[in-house]
Amino acid sequence: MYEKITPPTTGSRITFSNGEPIVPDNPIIPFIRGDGTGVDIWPAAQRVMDAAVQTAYQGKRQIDWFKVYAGDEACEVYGTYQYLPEDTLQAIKEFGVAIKGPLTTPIGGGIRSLNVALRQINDLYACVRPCRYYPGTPSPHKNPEKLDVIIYRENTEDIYLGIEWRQGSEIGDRLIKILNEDLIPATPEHGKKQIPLDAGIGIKPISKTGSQRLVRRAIKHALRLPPNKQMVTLVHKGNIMKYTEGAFRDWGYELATSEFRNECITERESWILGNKEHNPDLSTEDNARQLEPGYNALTADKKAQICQEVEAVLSQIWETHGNGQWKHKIMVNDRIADSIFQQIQTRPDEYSILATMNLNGDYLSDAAAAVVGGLGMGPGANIGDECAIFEATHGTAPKHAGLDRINPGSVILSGVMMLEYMGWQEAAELIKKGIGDAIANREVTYDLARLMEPPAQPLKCSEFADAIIKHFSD
Ligand SMILES: NC(=O)C1=CN([C@@H]2O[C@H](COP(=O)(O)OP(=O)(O)OC[C@H]3O[C@@H](n4cnc5c(N)ncnc54)[C@H](OP(=O)(O)O)[C@@H]3O)[C@@H](O)[C@H]2O)C=CC1
Ligand SMILES: O=C(O)CCC(=O)C(=O)O
Ligand SMILES: [Mg+2]
Repeated sequence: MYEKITPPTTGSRITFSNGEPIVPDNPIIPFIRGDGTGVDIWPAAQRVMDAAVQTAYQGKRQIDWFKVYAGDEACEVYGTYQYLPEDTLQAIKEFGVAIKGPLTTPIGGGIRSLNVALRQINDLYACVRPCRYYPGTPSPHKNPEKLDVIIYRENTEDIYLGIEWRQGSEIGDRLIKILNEDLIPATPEHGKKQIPLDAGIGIKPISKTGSQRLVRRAIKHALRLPPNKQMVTLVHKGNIMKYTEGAFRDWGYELATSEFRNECITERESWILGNKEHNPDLSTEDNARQLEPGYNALTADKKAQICQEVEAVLSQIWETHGNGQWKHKIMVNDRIADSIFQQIQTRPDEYSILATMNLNGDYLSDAAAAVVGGLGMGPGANIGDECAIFEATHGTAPKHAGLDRINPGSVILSGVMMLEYMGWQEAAELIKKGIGDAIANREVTYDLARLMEPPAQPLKCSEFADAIIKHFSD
């Protein structure tokens, strides 16, 4: 029973089987309008989705929208401080698939993020953010079309979990004391390090389970891509944070080479096999020398370790992956996080799926969206095994709120992801065509108009939606 909302009287629930949605022809889909520019974006996006479904299925399929509340709007309906009412959580749980506009999070104090809460409460562990280029979109880059990546961002852990203590708080100070006086001295590798007494403290948990279920989804997605895009890059800062970010990388490789052994090859394995293919008489040690830059300067133990790695790869997977067979497998590699920010700009076509931890993925998805046209073109999905919530990469952009000028493209493209997730490919294709044609025709909102050469006359948010719909059928 809901307190203040009533589900549509027509339509039915999306259910799940083995993590996949089973979608009726008239699903009930809860939506959250969103704060700030949500007032502009959501009506435009809903109109485009409804028009696409109507055009594609001529009434045989339709979405029965169910308005639910979060953020400022929820406080208006449910009362002060009721940012995320129980009704909303219940509706999302009951109907399984939802879509939302952006919600405000105050900086430095106040409520924790409602966006993050929705992901955590529903265990939506994979944040999927594709960044691909629509021809004609202005971009600060010379060849933005070369970037076609999908960010798979772990969505429930990392410092995003929000467990932290304010500087000077009683527990924060206690924690620093225990760390400085007990735990750090008891860990020889930390030497004489000490935490400053006036520090705030945040906790960064990265679990094996959380990392591997994310990488599992990323690899399954890679299996569905064309052969030249079958790659998964594990993004991490494991050189500095060895037991969190480094462990993410190691657990990712472990999963790839155990659960997907027949489908995957790691980059190092490909080098070992490639060296041997190039020179069948190559000794183990020479292979190790080619594999590891600076091999000759290593300790005997380290050299032995690398030789063992070479031998293990050749003995375990030569038959299934050698003689070039590895070229038809999913390539799993890893890149250090700071480096990947320049790689997506300098060598964008070398990447496909980027599997990241929570914070790195947050940063990287805004940066990658900028390459292909900015935050107005950055869709996203938060996916779990029994629930999915679709939302744009961007936030509430408050200075543009209520002016009918912001770009609704990201929420519309999030709608495309939702339609694809539901298997309603025909409607999704119509919207993609509509957006592509509108951009090619220079019918765009201010953000894209100002970057075009020469600058285009900007459309309003609502007019951009009209233009997309118009192009369904021309
Ligand atoms: N999932 C969510 O709901 C998210 C919520 N947030 C929250 O949103 C609030 C505002 O965050 P802020 O840092 O300003 O980031 P925003 O993403 O909201 O906006 C930053 C800038 O990005 C550009 N931008 C954003 N959305 C669009 C769009 N639809 N079309 C075109 N350009 C766009 C605008 O640039 P310009 O003015 O130069 O054109 C805007 O000023 C914060 O409370 C934050 O916590 C942030 C991210 C995600
Ligand atoms: O929840 C927020 O306010 C910000 C979240 C965010 O930036 C993101 O998930 O990309
Ligand atoms: Mg973000």
